[in-house]
Amino acid sequence: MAVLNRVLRSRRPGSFFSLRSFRSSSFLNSETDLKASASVIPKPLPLHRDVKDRNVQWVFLGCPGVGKGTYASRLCHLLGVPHIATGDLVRDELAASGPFALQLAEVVNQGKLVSDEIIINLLSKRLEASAAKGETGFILDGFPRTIRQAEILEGVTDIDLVVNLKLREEALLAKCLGRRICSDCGGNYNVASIDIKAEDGNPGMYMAPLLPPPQCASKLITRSDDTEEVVKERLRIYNDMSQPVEEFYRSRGKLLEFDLPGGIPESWPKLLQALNLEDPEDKWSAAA
Ligand SMILES: Nc1ncnc2c1ncn2[C@@H]1O[C@H](COP(=O)(O)OP(=O)(O)O)[C@@H](O)[C@H]1O
Repeated sequence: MAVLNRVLRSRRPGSFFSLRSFRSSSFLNSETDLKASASVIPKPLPLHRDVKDRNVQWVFLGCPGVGKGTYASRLCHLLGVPHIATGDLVRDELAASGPFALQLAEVVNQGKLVSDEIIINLLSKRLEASAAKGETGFILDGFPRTIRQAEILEGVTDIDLVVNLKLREEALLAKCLGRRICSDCGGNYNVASIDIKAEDGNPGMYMAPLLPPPQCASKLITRSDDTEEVVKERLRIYNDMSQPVEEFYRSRGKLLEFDLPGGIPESWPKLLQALNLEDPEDKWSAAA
């Protein structure tokens, strides 16, 4: 998938993806980057565009806290494709020491997006590793997050489907603040118990916490960017920079809107139904 990088390196005159249009010394993906978007340069096809030669290539969109990681990883398990979350790729870099990690941490901990250039680099490396293992297909989670990223992706491969997960706004902040990770096994949990009462004709909604097993309970950590101030900034940035990506895919007839009706037990079977899939083990709903 070095092609993604080649797209970024392209310096043809008038090329939208010329590095000159990137503030390449900056780690930050500013709102003004979005306005710089122009036409897409057709590129050679680096991956199996023919759907017969590969597994599914899906994208999960949605606000912070909506549950992209939860549902994308379950679907990946079901479909046998890698779950590629750019947030995880960023966090892997943050876990390393050195000046790059420090500069990245500064951006992430402010709730800002890192530059398209850095994200494309991380994603290219991840897709190359996937290809080396003989994997085809993927579910991308957290990418693309800007129109420019969507155009770059469109330039190199076909996305079959984009699932846009939606959850009532009142629940999003609480879900982010309730997120916990086991520092030992890496398991994801959520201690928030969300109970929105029915009001003014709006139905109520209950989302049970997803509590850790006893062996993880004393090892829970919180993501450094899951503080109230930073989550609010991430939600604002999602509305500004990432919501236009929904329209990008809607206009191409690829967007499946899915309103989460509640927690995992209610939502997982409905999501499978919307995707015309069956879970033969059905252990996820049972376990949730
Ligand atoms: N596609 C992307 N473009 C730019 N920055 C990204 C991208 N994906 C992840 N990041 C960075 O990593 C952080 C964490 O991402 P993620 O785990 O997907 O968060 P969220 O819970 O907000 O969806 C983001 O706030 C951003 O700084």
